[in-house]
Amino acid sequence: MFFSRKSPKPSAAWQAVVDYLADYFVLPKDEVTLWCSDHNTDGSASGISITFPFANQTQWPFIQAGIARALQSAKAEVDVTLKQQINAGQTAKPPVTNIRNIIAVASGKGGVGKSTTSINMAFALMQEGARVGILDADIYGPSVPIMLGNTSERPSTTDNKHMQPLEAHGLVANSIGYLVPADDAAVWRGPMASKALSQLLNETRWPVLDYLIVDMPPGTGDIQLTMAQQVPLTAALVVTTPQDLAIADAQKGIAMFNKVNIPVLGLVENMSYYQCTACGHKDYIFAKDGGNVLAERYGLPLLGALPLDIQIREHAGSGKPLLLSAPDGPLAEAYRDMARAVSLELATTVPVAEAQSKHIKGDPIAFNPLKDN
Ligand SMILES: Nc1ncnc2c1ncn2[C@@H]1O[C@H](COP(=O)(O)OP(=O)(O)OP(=O)(O)O)[C@@H](O)[C@H]1O
Repeated sequence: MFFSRKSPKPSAAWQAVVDYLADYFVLPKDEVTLWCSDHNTDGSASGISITFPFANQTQWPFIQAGIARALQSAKAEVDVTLKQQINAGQTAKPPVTNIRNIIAVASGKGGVGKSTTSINMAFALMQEGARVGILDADIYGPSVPIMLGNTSERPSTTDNKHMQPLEAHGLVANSIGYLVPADDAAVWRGPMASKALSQLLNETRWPVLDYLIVDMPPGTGDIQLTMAQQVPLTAALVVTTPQDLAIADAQKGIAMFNKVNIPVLGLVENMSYYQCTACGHKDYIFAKDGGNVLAERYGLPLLGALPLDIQIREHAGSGKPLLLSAPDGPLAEAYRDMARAVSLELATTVPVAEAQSKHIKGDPIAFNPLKDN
C-alpha cells in the first residue's frame, strides 16, 4: 500500500493503525501495539510495519483497505506493510527439532469429528500462510492416510533411523497407518502405542513448521494422558458435538489437559447444526448451544462451530481435502475462521518460548514441500 510521503503527523497515523487493529481483532491496544514497529521506507520517510504473530493472510486485503480508510479519516498518510512471523510457544518439555508449536486436537469420545477437524484445520492454517504438518496419533484408528488419499504410500528413509514424512497437497504428514497394517496396531497395549507415537514424532525429519497438528486418540484414559504428557505440546483444542453425552466427555478432555498443565485454547463444536440446502433453515439436530454452555462454564472461547454437512463427510472419505476442492465455499470459510481463531488464541495466550530459534535447524536437504512465505 502506498501513501504520500508528506506525512504531517506520524503519531496520528500510528494511533489510527493501532485503533483499527484493536477494533478489528477485539483486543486491547497494548496487545496490538506489540505487532507494530516504525520502519524507514527510503531513509527519509517512515512507515509502519505490522508483523502478525498468527496466521491470517486471507484477511490482509480487508485489513489493508480498512487501515487505508482509518488513515484517511485521521488525515494521516504513511506507508504500511503487513508481515507474518509465528513464534514458538513455551512448552514444559524440550521442543521437537524444526517445530514451533504442537497443537493436540482431542475429544472426550470417539466419532465427534476430531480427525476431520484436524485435517481441515491444517489445510486452513496453510491457506492462512502458515507452514503446517499433521501427526496422526490415533494409533488405534488412524484416519489421516484415508483423508489425504495416500494410504498406499510409505515414508522413505535414507539412514534407516529417520523417516521422511509424506507430503500431500503441501501438507506434511506421518501416521502409524503408513507403517503397519491396521489390525496390528489395534491390539497394541498402552506402552507400545506411546512408544510408537514417540517414534513417529521424534524420528520424522520434519521441515520447519509453524504448527504440527496432532490428531489424538479419542477418549481420556491412561493412553491419552500418557501421550499428552509425552509430547511437548504447546496447547490443545477440544472437539465436541453439541449433545449432552459428548459435552460430558469433552469436560473430561479439558480436565485431562488441565491436569498435565497443557493450555486448552478453546472448544470446537462440530456437527453444530444442519442447514437445509433448499431453504437455508438451520436445524439444531443434536442440541443447541452445547459447546457455548461448556465454553462458558470453563471460561474458554468457542473457536469454531462447523455444520453437519454431507460435503464434509464426502471429502474426508475421498482423500480430496475440502479446503482445496471447494476453497471458496462457506464450509472452507468456516474452517478458515476457526483456524485464524485458533492461531490468534495461541499467539495471545501462550507465552513465547525464550529460545526462539535454537531448535529450528532448517528444512532437511532436498525436502521442502512447503512454499516459503
Ligand atoms: N461436520 C461434519 N459433517 C458431516 N460429517 C462429518 C462431520 N465431521 C465428521 N464427519 C464424519 O463423521 C465421521 C467421524 O469423523 P472423524 O473420523 O473425524 O471422527 P473422530 O472423532 O476422529 O473419530 P475417531 O473416534 O474414530 O477418531 C466420519 O465419517 C466423518 O466424515
